[in-house]
Amino acid sequence: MAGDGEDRASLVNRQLPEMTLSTADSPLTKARPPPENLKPTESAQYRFEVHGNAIITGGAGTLALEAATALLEHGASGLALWDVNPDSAFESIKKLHARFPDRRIMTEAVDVRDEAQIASAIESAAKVLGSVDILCCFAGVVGCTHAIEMKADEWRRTHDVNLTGSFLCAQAVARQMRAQGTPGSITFTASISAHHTNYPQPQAAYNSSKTALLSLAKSLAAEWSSYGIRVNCLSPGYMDTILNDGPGLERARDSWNSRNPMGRMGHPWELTGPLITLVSNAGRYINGTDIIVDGGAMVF
Ligand SMILES: NC(=O)c1ccc[n+]([C@@H]2O[C@H](COP(=O)([O-])OP(=O)(O)OC[C@H]3O[C@@H](n4cnc5c(N)ncnc54)[C@H](O)[C@@H]3O)[C@@H](O)[C@H]2O)c1
Ligand SMILES: OC[C@@H](O)C(O)[C@H](O)CO
Repeated sequence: MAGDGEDRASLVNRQLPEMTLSTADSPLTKARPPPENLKPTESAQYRFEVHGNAIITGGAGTLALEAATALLEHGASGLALWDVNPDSAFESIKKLHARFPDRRIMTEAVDVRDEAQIASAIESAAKVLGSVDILCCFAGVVGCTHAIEMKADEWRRTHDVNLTGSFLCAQAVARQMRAQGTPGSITFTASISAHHTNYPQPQAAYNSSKTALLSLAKSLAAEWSSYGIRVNCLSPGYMDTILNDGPGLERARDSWNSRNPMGRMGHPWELTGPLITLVSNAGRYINGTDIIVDGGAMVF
């Protein structure tokens, strides 16, 4: 608080130099040309090509496996699929190995809430794959408990997995990218629930965890662009996945479809175009933002 007649402007001026001088590589200091390995060549401008290796959290989930396939189809050299329960996707991962025999695809049991597990999995990903260039955070949990009844445990678990888990993985990957000295891309999976309140199901914990991811992506983009790391979000609408297929959700599905101008849920595959745009050379100037992929579900 400005005291003794000191006005707000002089207080800010007094504090700013300390803040900006604290990081030698502050993104605010000067305009920077793109790193050498990001400069487009004549033959590779705006190609939807994926370079390097990706870590996918929640890698045994429906949207994550669709993303894994798309990343490999677009050229990713290797993948590390992290999930608290990787065995649940054993058959799908076997199919990926068979379809892409020339790529390295590894799975690891990683709980995104556990820093020690993340650190050890990063180390093995860097060793086995050679580098870590892309992170896609899909690990997430949802509950439909009325807020007035919700136990603190459910609130904490939702935020721990969806928000803190995404942060911990992003931080570990950013440290690895900084050590490598190579550019990279990080994508969080938010949701239309980050932008509006779902109807008819109550999802206060989920919705608030996803809204926080939008803010986190902006903050990290501001801090990590100086290392060549872009951070963005994807916000899917209702996708036709197990998450939205539980008992009691039939009426909810009808309601979601009736409120969607396209009259249907999204196919998991329909999220991959925007994801590839974000992580490939085509998206090299997309940073600190969110792409909503919902068939227009929020226009009404
Ligand atoms: N399906 C949709 O309509 C939809 C819409 C918007 C956003 N999303 C988001 O997309 C992401 C993926 O959704 P999905 O439909 O594929 O769900 P899913 O349940 O198939 O996948 C989520 C995966 O996360 C894993 N997971 C849960 N807790 C974990 C933890 N602590 N550590 C590591 N892994 C953990 C689960 O084992 C599961 O494999 C989620 O973050 C979800 O909130 C989904
Ligand atoms: O808002 C779309 C989704 O995030 C949805 O809330 C989720 O699939 C749980 O029903």
